[in-house]
Amino acid sequence: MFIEKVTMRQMKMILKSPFQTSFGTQLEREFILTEVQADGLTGYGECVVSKDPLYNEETVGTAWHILEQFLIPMVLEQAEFSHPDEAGQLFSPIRRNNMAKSAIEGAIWDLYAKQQNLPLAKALGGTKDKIEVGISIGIEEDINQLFRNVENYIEQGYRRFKFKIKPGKDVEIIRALRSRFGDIPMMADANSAYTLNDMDTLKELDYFNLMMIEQPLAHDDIIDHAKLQKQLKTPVCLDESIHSCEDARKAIELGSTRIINIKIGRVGGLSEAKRIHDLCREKGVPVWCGGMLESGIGRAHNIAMTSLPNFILPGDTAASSRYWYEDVISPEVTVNKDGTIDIPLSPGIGYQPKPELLDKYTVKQREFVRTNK
Ligand SMILES: O=C(O)CCC(=O)C1=CC=C[C@@H](O)[C@@H]1C(=O)O
Ligand SMILES: [Mg+2]
Repeated sequence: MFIEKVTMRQMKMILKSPFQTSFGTQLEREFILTEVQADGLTGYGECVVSKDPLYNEETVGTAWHILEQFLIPMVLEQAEFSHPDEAGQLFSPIRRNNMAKSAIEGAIWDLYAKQQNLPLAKALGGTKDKIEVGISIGIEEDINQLFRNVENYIEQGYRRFKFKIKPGKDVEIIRALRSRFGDIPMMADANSAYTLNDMDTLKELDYFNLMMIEQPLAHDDIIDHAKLQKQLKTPVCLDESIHSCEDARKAIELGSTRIINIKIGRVGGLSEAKRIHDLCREKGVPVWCGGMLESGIGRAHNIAMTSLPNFILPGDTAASSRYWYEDVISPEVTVNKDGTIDIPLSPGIGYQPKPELLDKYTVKQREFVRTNK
C-alpha cells in the first residue's frame, strides 16, 4: 500500500475524574491521533503521550515534532508497504520516541487489516473472541471514596483491581482493601516510587496475596528488580522498564520480572508488542495489556492486541465510560457484566471514529500528502 495522506490531530479531552498516581494527578488528557489513507481506506492510531514527561521522556510536543519532521515524511517518501512490520523497520534508525512511532505504525496496522478485510485482532494472529478486563484505580485521599469506587467496579463486573500505591499510601491501604473486599483479584502499581531501601515495606505487601507488584523500583532498572524479586513471593511485573523485546529478554534472563505489562505505545508499536508477547509465551511469562488513559482509538488497538493467546491476565482496558463523558468512537467500548469485552468482528480496529467529536476535541491538526507518485 502507498500511503497517500497522513493527518495528525492534537487532542484535549477532560477526564471524568482526576487520576492520581505516584508521579502526579491527571485532570485531562492531551494526546495525538493519527490517520493514514490509501486506496480509499483510512487507518487510525493514537499517540499515548501526555502533556508532561512524567511517565516517560515523551510529550505531546516531542511526539508532534518527531512525527512532523521525521516519521510522517519517511512514510510518505517510502515506496509501497507490503506489511505493517515494515513501518518499524523503516523507523529503526530513529532512536526511542516509541510513542510517536507507535501512533503511525498502529494506523498502518489498522489500514492493512481493513485492506485484508480482517479484524485487526485476526490480522495480528489473535485467537480470542472476547477478552477479560480489569481496572486501574487511582490514589484517593479519602479511603471511603476508594471503597465506593471499588464497589462500583465490582458491580460492573471487572475481573481484576489495580491500585496505585506510593510511600505512605501502600500497606495500610492494601490491608484495608483486603479486610473490606476479601480475596478479590488485586494488584498494586507503584510507578517506580520505591527503592531497595524500602525492602521492609515491599516485604509487608508480600502478605496480601497480590497478583503482582507493578514497577516498584526505578523506571530504567532491571538489576534491582532482580534483587527484589528474590526477596518476594509476589511476582514483580515490569512496565516502564521494558521498551523492546530485547529489554524483555534481558529482564526475564536476569529474573527481574515474572509478568510483563505490554503497552503498545511504550514499546513502539504493535509489531514489537507482538514480538514481546511471543517471547514471553516461549519463556512461560504471562503478559497483560496496560493502559495509558486512551481514547477509544487507542482502546480499540489494546483490545485487538489482547486477543493474542499469552495475554492471559486481565489488563487495564476498561470501558470508555471509565474516563470519558463521550468517547470519540462509535460504538463506545463497553464491558460485559462478566468483565469481558467482545472482540469486534468488522475490519480493522472495529470501532468507527466520530468525525464531529474528533473535531470537537481537536486543538490543532495538520495534513501531509504524498508528493512523489
Ligand atoms: O489506562 C488505564 O486505565 C490505566 C492507566 C494506568 O494505570 C497508568 C497509566 C499511565 C501511567 C501510570 O499511571 C499507569 C501505569 O503505569 O500503568
Ligand atoms: Mg504501570
